Amino acid sequence: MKICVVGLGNIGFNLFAFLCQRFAGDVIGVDVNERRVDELRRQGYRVTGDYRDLTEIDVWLMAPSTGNQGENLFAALGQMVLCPGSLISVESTLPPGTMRRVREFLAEKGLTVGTDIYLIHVPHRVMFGVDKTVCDTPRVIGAFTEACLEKGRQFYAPLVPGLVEVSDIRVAELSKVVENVKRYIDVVFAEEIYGYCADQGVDYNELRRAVNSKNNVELLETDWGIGGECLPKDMRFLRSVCHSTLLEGAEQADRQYRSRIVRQVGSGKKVLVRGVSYKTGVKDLKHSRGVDLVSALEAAGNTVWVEDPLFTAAELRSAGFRVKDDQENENEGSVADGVVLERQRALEMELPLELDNGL
Ligand SMILES: NC(=O)C1=CN([C@@H]2O[C@H](COP(=O)(O)OP(=O)(O)OC[C@H]3O[C@@H](n4cnc5c(N)ncnc54)[C@H](O)[C@@H]3O)[C@@H](O)[C@H]2O)C=CC1
Ligand SMILES: CC(=O)N[C@H]1[C@@H](OP(=O)(O)OP(=O)(O)OC[C@H]2O[C@@H](n3ccc(=O)[nH]c3=O)[C@H](O)[C@@H]2O)O[C@H](C(=O)O)[C@@H](O)[C@@H]1O
Repeated sequence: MKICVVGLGNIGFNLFAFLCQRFAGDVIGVDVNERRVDELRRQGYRVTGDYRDLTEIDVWLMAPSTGNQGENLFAALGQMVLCPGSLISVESTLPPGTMRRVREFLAEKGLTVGTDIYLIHVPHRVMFGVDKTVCDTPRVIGAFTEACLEKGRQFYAPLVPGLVEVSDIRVAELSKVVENVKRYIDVVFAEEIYGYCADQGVDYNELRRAVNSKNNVELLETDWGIGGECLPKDMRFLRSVCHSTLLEGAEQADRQYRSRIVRQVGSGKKVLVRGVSYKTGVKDLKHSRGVDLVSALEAAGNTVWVEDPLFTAAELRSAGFRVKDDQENENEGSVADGVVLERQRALEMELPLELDNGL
């Protein structure tokens, strides 16, 4: 069985590496980013940037970044040389309705799903920082026909701890964005209640401890706002098909929470931002609200230093930050007499007197 993983980013590469261990010699990866391909080749992986190298593939596992309307997925599909009888599994997160467009796309190429070619959607739901491999979590699987579902079962059942089969492929699409949007709403709720607590001088952590002592409730922690690759994007995907006052309000509330942090600091301050990765415990600066915060504070006329236990000072410097250790050398005075921002207590910095007016 020849397997090809399409898109070798965060998800695709980890999937590729996982499968290489299971199906040694049978797995190849493709990515349109030449630098990525060169980097992986240098590390000894069997990868290519040229779709023409991919012949007689039995199983295509699609994990490209989706694009706003699935454009990367369709670009990949357009280049793949498809053999009759092969299985295409779309693992990327999709704007609802995309799988129907994929089926139409294949039909335009003369391929009928369920007879000429098998098509399934098995959205990824790995939790980086928690899961050990990309296949630790049960997976939802949806298809247009029973034949497609059966092909999918045969491939995935030995790889994942469980398959949740759904009878309507739209359920598979929606399940992914809904689970992330549910989390988005939970985080926004935390931000709103934390904001209220900060206004009232109530200890939010104590409130969390109290509320979370009921076993079916989880009041989450706050951070610099909702970042990462997925929650904000999946909120946009869902909002593009589901008109909801709640969803609209949630995006607005997160924006307001982030602006409030910047507004509370004001301008002309020395500020230390503690933690810039996109979330606690995961060493990744992409789509980080911590990075956005530093830019916004600087744009407001503050001098900002950062520290993050996940990064060395050199890594932070090369990412363009002033590092806490630099401050003495720069003779800029100490941030100790300025403002210190902690990611989970962003609204409780020690406020300089002139700002302590309940903003
Ligand atoms: N990162 C995460 O925690 C999770 C991501 N996902 C979903 O998985 C998908 C991939 O996400 P990531 O790996 O994080 O993205 P990424 O941005 O790290 O990697 C995507 C890769 O796809 C490549 N690509 C784009 N167009 C291509 C094409 N036409 N052919 C071949 N390669 C192409 C890019 O060059 C890039 O290397 C997205 O739909 C995302 O929403 C799902 C669950 C978790
Ligand atoms: C735990 C969980 O369900 N993760 C899913 C999620 O992963 P991601 O790494 O984006 O996680 P996560 O939701 O923790 O943080 C996002 C932001 O919220 C902020 N956040 C988070 C928790 C909290 O208590 N407070 C908070 O502010 C936090 O600071 C971030 O800024 O999307 C992945 C995806 O589809 O790609 C899914 O596969 C994962 O299963």
